[in-house]
Amino acid sequence: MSHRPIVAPSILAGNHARLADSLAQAEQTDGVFWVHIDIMDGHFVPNLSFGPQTVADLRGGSELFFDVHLMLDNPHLYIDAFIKAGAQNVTIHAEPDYPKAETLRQIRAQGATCGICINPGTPVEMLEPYLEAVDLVLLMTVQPGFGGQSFREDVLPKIEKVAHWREQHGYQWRIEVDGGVNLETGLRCRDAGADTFVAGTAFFKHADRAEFVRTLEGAPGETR
Ligand SMILES: O=C(CO)[C@H](O)[C@H](O)COP(=O)(O)O
Ligand SMILES: [Co+2]
Repeated sequence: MSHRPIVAPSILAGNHARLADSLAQAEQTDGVFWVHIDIMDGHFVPNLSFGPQTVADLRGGSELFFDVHLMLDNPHLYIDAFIKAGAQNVTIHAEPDYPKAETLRQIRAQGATCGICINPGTPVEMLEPYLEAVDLVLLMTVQPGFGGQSFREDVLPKIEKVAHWREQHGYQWRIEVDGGVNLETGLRCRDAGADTFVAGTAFFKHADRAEFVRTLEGAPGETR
């Protein structure tokens, strides 16, 4: 299964007092169809970010696909709120203890797609119970909680491993990478099998954002 590569700018790297402007900058960039929205609870990760009302308010002014990354100890308590707010994909982490299979079912039952995510230090095997039940596998390429960190090289073999599983079993999910993704690290992830590139700092700081997206997404039909 190969998906068309997609860049999902991470609004975490935008201006939090002018989020709508940052969203518009992403949306007005040629080739951008997704936005990645990081939700943090101060427990699973040592930082706080946005809530459902932020997502709902952004939703009102945007046609982008809302890819919502829940970094929460209890994501199952907030699925309803984020989907009602306009999340179209909801990704949950495999590490905390909560009913994950049931939560993934709940996301799909409410009409969104669902993803499962692991941190750089979590074994890929933690993903296995969920591979039949997801639309996206997210491999964190930094320890989650903050934007602007350095890409973790040690995640590259994990991307290759999950890409191999996808090929072997004919799974349909996207392989998304998140954290420290710039043109250099993003292309290495793409070579390893990733097709969905979350980019916060590198995207918003790039002088030519459309060029950034074109480079990571490649020309239509191009295979590197
Ligand atoms: O999930 C995240 C952090 O937990 C962000 O999506 C990620 O950090 C993107 O930011 P950057 O591209 O600046 O690394
Ligand atoms: Co994220």
